[in-house]
Amino acid sequence: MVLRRLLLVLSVLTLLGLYANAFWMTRVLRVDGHGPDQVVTAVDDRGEGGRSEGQVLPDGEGWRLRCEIRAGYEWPFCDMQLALGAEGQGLDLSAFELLRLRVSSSGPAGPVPLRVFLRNRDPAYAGSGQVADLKPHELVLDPSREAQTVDVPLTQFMVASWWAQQRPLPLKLSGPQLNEVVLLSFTTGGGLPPGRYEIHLQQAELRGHWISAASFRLGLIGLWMFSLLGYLLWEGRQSRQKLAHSIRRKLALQRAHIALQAHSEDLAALAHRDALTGVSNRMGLEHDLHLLIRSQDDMLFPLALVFADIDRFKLINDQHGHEVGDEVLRRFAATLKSNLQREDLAARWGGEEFVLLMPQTHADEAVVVAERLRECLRLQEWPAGLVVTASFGVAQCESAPEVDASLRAADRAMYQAKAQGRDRVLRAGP
Ligand SMILES: Nc1nc2c(ncn2[C@@H]2O[C@H](COP(=O)(O)OP(=O)(O)OP(=O)(O)O)[C@@H](O)[C@H]2O)c(=O)[nH]1
Repeated sequence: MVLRRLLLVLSVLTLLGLYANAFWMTRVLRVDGHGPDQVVTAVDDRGEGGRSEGQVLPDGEGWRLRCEIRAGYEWPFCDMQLALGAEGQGLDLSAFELLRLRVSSSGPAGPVPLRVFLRNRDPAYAGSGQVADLKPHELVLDPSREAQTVDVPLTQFMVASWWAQQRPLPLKLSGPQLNEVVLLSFTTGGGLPPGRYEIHLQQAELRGHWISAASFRLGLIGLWMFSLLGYLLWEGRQSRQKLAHSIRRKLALQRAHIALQAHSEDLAALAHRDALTGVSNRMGLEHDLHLLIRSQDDMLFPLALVFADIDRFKLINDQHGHEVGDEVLRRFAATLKSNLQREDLAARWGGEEFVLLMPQTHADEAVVVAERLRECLRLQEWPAGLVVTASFGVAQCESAPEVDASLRAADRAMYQAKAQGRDRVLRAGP
């Protein structure tokens, strides 16, 4: 998305830039004799011993050279010279690309071709200050063959060969040189028949771009490269941030998951625990038994199962209240727990009835444990000075499938103990 927008913006900028550089970002310098320090003069062949006469007069926006060509000099001529800088200071034309001219000519037989000169100064050849020593760059313009306004590329100006022949120069100075142009001049062609001639200059201006097309294109390429590089860096940073964010998120989720798991384990543990006595409840017992049965681990067997039921508990409740009854239940459970081995399990089956699981214990051994418990219960202190006894039923389980039947057998044995007078331990028959 961002890349698409960037490409769009760059494309629009590029098109706008190219258009602006071509049509708006142009520099224009008038060289028609009206600029500051620009002087227009007429020169004729009288200085060469001829008799032609030229005169320059302002004409509206421009200048008009009136020239009377007369026989006398071998190549009679008149010349309209425009000085481009103050006191012979030249202009550097490297920032310009073309010379825009609106110029016309006339002679006795109609328009005549003109010779246009740009004269450059360089101490290497024009130290004397003489106009004749300035390097002339020349082209011939026939106004009758051109549009009213003509754009002359500066590259079309060539060093005049007659001048180069008279002043041989080292190769590096012999080519076109427009770094200090002192004069722009319009000259009648040589070898004209006598008569009245005119050159009418209406417009002369140098035109160029603020930034050359090549530099501008280079700048655009730079802009594209810079922007794309910037985008790549930005995108790399974004990806790193996204990655760091997703890692942080993943860690946070992991932490939350662990916390939830711990919480749900706590809840599960609470659900399996009897709130009053702190030992497993029936659900916890069934869960543990299920695990035992599922594991089918022979190492657990023989498994001794003991049902323990407080005698005449209803009477305790009735005579001393439920709070005392609860306290009796708590102490009863605590006694069971403290008399069991670590791998044994005590659970509240319901009401005042408890179950003991003793892995790897033979029923005979479980009977001994139950007897010890029974003794403990009778001797220990109870609230309200009570004497609390319990009846026990013991059964043995040899394998996982027998667990339910063994539980029932232990329960039955416990009821038999009750029936036989309570406060006793009875083992279920094999
Ligand atoms: N305080 C208290 N009493 C409970 C709780 N659970 C069950 N009981 C009571 O325990 C009593 C059990 O009475 P019974 O089932 O008649 O048995 P019992 O009185 O112990 O008589 P035998 O078992 O025949 O010796 C009932 O009165 C229940 O209300 C408990 O959590 N707290």
